Amino acid sequence: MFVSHLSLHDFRSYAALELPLEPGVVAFVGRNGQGKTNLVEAIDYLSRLASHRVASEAPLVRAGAEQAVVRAAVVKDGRTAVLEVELNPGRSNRARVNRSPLPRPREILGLVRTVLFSPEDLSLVKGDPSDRRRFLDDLMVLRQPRFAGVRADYDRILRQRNTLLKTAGAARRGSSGQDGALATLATWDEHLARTGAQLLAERLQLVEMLRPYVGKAYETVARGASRDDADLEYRPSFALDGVLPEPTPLEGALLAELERRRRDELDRGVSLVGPHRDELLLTLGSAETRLPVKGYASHGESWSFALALRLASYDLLRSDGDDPILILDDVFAELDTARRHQLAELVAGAEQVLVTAAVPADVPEVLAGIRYVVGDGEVRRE
Ligand SMILES: Nc1ncnc2c1ncn2[C@@H]1O[C@H](COP(=O)(O)OP(=O)(O)OP(=O)(O)O)[C@@H](O)[C@H]1O
Repeated sequence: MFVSHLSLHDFRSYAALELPLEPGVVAFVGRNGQGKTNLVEAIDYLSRLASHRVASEAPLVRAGAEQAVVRAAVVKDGRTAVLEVELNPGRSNRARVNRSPLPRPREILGLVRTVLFSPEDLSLVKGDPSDRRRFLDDLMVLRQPRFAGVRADYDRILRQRNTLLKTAGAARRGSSGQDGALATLATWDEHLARTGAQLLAERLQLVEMLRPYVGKAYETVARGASRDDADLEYRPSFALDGVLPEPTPLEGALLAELERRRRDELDRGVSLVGPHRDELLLTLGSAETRLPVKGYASHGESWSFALALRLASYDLLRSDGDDPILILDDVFAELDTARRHQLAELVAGAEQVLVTAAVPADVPEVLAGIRYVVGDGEVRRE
């Protein structure tokens, strides 16, 4: 798939932009702070309804404006669809496909797929467990958009259950109104277990599917590595002890664990069991000396692992029969020459590759394609 046209209105630094695009490699070059990343961030936003740089949406709207609009014509198997999202910070966003409004913005997910590499990816390896959970969940939704609903439901259930745990915990300590709160808690336990089990089953399966691709990708990007060096393991918030990795048995296991940890949860006023507490453990080394990447790996190894995770996502999506748009945002400046060329060779065959770079020489030869110069609020074809 590829984007054949991008329109921005009050998105980041762009008051109004109309940009025709072509398949193949498209590079955006220009000095720092000119709006190169803003362009690719807009396309990636349509793929995930989230930004790789900020958690909230307010910064995506041009300072002084009330709303931003991102519109893109996306060509897949010769057919074009026009996707549009209106961002209204503090209010509901709206989405349209071919000018028809969608009941919910998240129904746009899956219509354009991107895999984005950026300097922020280092946080996949060095950051909090929540960064790695988000990586898995984003990929899960890209592959199966219905999980956007499961994920949103889980977050809502978790918030409500945490509020209830606080109230019930306080009531327990004051021993007033405890029975009612505990009865309501049982209902939320069921919601959390049912929705959490769906997420958990899917993440477990996803990690198994990703594993061979990560090993292979790491071997390619890290000089001298073998495909067994990089590994990943899903670590749930409690021992699964042979429970079948399917929604129904996992739901039972989650419910039993919630029961077991009830007192603890009431004391602390937070949910301690469920996929929001899980970790994706990344390791490097041979069987004898396998070490976690976080806290142990060198800067170069960490970078290679982060690249391997993105490349593995790309390979997995391709094995699903998809051809996602690849976005390489400022990554070449971070890599040494050998790694730069290796990455460029790997991605050069994608249907569309969007590259941003401050220094034109950072873009490897094999990615010599169409070039735009970004500066002074304009995007000009070279
Ligand atoms: N909401 C916003 N309203 C107005 N301007 C914004 C907004 N958000 C970001 N900008 C401006 O956009 C510019 C940053 O653009 P962008 O991140 O795309 O730069 P870049 O060309 O990729 O730079 P670099 O090469 O340093 O990565 C900054 O000058 C910033 O002030």
